[in-house]
Amino acid sequence: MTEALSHRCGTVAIIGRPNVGKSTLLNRLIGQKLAITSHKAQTTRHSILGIKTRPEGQILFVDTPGIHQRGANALNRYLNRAARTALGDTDLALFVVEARRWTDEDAGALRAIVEAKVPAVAAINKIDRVANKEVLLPELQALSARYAFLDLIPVSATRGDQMEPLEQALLRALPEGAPVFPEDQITDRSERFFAAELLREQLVQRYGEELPYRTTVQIERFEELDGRYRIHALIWVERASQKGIIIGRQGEALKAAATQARLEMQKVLGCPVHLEVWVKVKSSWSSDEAALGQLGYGDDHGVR
Ligand SMILES: Nc1nc2c(ncn2[C@@H]2O[C@H](COP(=O)(O)OP(=O)(O)OP(=O)(O)O)[C@@H](O)[C@H]2O)c(=O)[nH]1
Repeated sequence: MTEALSHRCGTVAIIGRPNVGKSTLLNRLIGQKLAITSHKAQTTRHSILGIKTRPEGQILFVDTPGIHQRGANALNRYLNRAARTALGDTDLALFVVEARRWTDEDAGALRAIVEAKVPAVAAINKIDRVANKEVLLPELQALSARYAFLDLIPVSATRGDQMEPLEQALLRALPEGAPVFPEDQITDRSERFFAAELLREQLVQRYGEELPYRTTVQIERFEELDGRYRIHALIWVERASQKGIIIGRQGEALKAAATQARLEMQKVLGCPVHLEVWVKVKSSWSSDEAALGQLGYGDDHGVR
C-alpha cells in the first residue's frame, strides 16, 4: 500500500532499434502527436521529452533515435550518441522490441542498456500482429534471460492495448519525488521545434528511401501575429538534383508536402498557419560535423 501512496517522478528513456515503434508508443502514452513516425527506419532524430502526469506520479519520457549499426557518417554517429547520452542520464529505460522479431540491432540496443547499467522495463510491441498470444510466452522468457527487466509487458502502440499495465510498471520503477512540470504540460519542446518536425515528417513519408536522410529542416522565421502563425522553413539538401526531386515538376511535390505539413501544424498550434518553404543546397551536410552543428545537431536538443 505504501507504494501506491507515494508520488513518483523520473525520466524514462525509450530505447530500441529503429522501427520498433518507439515514437508511436510515446504518442500513445502522451495522447498527442509529439514524435513523428513513419514506416521507414531512423525517423526520429531528436530526443523529445513527453510528460505524462497522473495522480500517482509524473513520467518524463525521452524518445531517442533508434540505436543502429549501419553507416558511419556524422549524422549516424550523432544519432547513436544521442541515444547513449539519454541512457547515461535516466532513471529508467523502456526497452521496446517487436513481437516475434529479434535482430542483431535489438541485441545492440540492449547492450547499450546493459553497459549503462540502468534499470529497465521491456515493452513487447506490435502484439496486434500476433494471432495466437501463447507464442509470446517463450518470447517473454527469452527476453528475461537476456536482462533482469523489472517488468515485461506485451503491448500494441497503434491499438493502445496494455497501456495501463505499462504505465503502472514504469511508475513502480521510478524514484519518489514531487512533479517537476505543471500537470497540463505535455512537452518541454518549443512550437518552433514541432513545426520543423512536422515538415520533416512529410519529407520522410513522401520521398524515396534515401533522400529524407540527406535533408534537414530549419525554421528561419516563426512569428505569431493576431492569432495566426507565419512560418518560414528551409529544407537543406546536399545536391541540386535532390532539390529538383523535392520540388517536383512545376513545384507540385513540394506544394503537396507543404500543404499537408501546414494542416498538421494548424492541428498542433490550434490556429491558422501561413507556411513558406524554400529548398537550399548545402553540400555534404550529413557528413560534416561542423555543418551539423550549424543546423542544430550539435547538441541533444537539435533544431529549436
Ligand atoms: N502493427 C503495428 N505496427 C506498429 C505498432 N507500433 C508502431 N507500428 C508501426 O511501426 C512503424 C515504425 O514506428 P515508429 O514509431 O516510427 O518507430 P520508431 O521505433 O520510433 O522508429 P525510429 O524513429 O526509426 O527509431 C510505423 O509504421 C508504425 O505505424 C503496433 O503496435 N502495431
